[in-house]
Amino acid sequence: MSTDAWRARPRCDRTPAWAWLQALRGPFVAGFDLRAAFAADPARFEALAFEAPHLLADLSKAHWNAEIRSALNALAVETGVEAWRDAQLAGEPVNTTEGRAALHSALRAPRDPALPAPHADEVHAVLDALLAYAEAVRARAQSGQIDDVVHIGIGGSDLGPRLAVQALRGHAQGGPRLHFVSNVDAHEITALLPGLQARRTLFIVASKTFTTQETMANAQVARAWFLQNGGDESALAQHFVGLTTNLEAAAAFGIRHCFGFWDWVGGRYSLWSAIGLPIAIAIGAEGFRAMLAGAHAMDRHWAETPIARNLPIQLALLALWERNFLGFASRCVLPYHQDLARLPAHLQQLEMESLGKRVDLAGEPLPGESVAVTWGEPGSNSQHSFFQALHQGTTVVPIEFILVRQPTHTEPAMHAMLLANGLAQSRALMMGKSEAEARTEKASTAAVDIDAGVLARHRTFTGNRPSTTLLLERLDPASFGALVALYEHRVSTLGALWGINPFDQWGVELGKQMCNDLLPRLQSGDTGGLDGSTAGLLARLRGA
Ligand SMILES: O=P(O)(O)OC[C@H]1O[C@](O)(CO)[C@@H](O)[C@@H]1O
Repeated sequence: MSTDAWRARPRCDRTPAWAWLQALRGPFVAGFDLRAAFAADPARFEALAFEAPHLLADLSKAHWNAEIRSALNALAVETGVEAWRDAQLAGEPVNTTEGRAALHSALRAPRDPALPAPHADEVHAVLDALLAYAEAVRARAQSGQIDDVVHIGIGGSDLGPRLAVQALRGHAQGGPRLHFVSNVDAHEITALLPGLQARRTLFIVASKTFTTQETMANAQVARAWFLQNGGDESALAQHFVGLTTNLEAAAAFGIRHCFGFWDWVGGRYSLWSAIGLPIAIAIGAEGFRAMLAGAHAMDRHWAETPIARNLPIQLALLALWERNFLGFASRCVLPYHQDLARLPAHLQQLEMESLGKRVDLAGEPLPGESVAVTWGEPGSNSQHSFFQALHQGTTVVPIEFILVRQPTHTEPAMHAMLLANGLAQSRALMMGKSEAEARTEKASTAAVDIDAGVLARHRTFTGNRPSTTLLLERLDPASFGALVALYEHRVSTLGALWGINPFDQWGVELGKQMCNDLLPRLQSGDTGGLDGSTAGLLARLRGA
């Protein structure tokens, strides 16, 4: 394909492969059963286990087979996902509605004069300065000058760093305490500040645009608190640092020390940029570089692996099949690692802000559903909350288990329990329990006067519920980087398949505009032109 081929790709529903999938769907849905699929094919696991940098993905417990995969792989070819991917990685303006590239991969490319990545000089100049600064902050913490770092940001300027700092806490030593403030609800920042000492605290103000209401409001509160609690204007420069593409606005706020990045870094893809400063403060420069290297390894896997073994592409194809042909409306991500507790929150923005669209690149309505709702919680906690519905509810939810073979703690017996729980759940979802089996079991509610057949039906599991499992050797900076990059490329590939732009977010604008209209009305009480509900609630909120 020519270099412009990414623009002229057919939409998924206008390809022969789509028609092929439509023809396959009916018989597949009527006849497919995971238990039978494994019984019929002893090599199913080997065929559907994918090796990628730092992890293995078991896609064998998903609802698909060799024929469906052939059609899906054809779909990837016919929709030109490789041309899209190559254009993205080369810095073409794939974010068409904003006229921008989406070059987060350039942030993690190593310095290689033989193979220079786009923007390599500016990327590495900022990276070197950022990591030197992070090490200086760590040194100030170790010499007792700084106790706390408060990162103020929201959305992509919060979720990625917050996730990473927690995920990599087993690799953090000797740094200051890190706190995150995001919500415009001041309960968050006002609960934090009284426990800090102004002259021993560093505030990071992270905002790509440096105009975001929540971040600006929190930064103003932090600044006022700093000045009222022993800090003075001259000390501000030492205690406030900005991470932004809008250096002028940061300067106008009074921040003199900034690390910049570029408009081709989308907010939800920005943890690899200067926005990752708290990660570098937590795990040090070496750890941060290892995280970038892990992500880069996944970039190369995405760029170089043929479609049939390319993990981000396979995950995207499976997601499309599950959404558009099997009708699964949500997917549940379950990290069996407490340190990945924030992963579902990060993925909610990454997946739903990127793919929650209803028109394609040409502005035409999509032919079917786009993104599934992403949700989740760490295992094993989640087993004791919503797993009842996953096993016996009427809605089938594909689940993604994330297991980590080696822990960073020293309680091997508990880690074995954790892994056994994760493994047991994916197996139980698939195997289920028949009514006949349930009848043979002794019910724990034996004392209750209930017909044995009725009780057996309550204790029956249909099984055949799909899941995928990502298996990491250990959770360290490199594997974490690879894992997050995998999800980023899954999202981009889905955008390519559906023909939508995964790098803009126009859907967040309307609410912001209406907030700007309603904020002064809360003061004035003016309800002119408002709908009845909003007017009534506004009056109540004013205490009227
Ligand atoms: O970094 P900024 O400019 O403050 O934006 C924060 C977040 O707001 C959004 O624009 C949407 O609300 C996100 O895409 C972004 O990550």
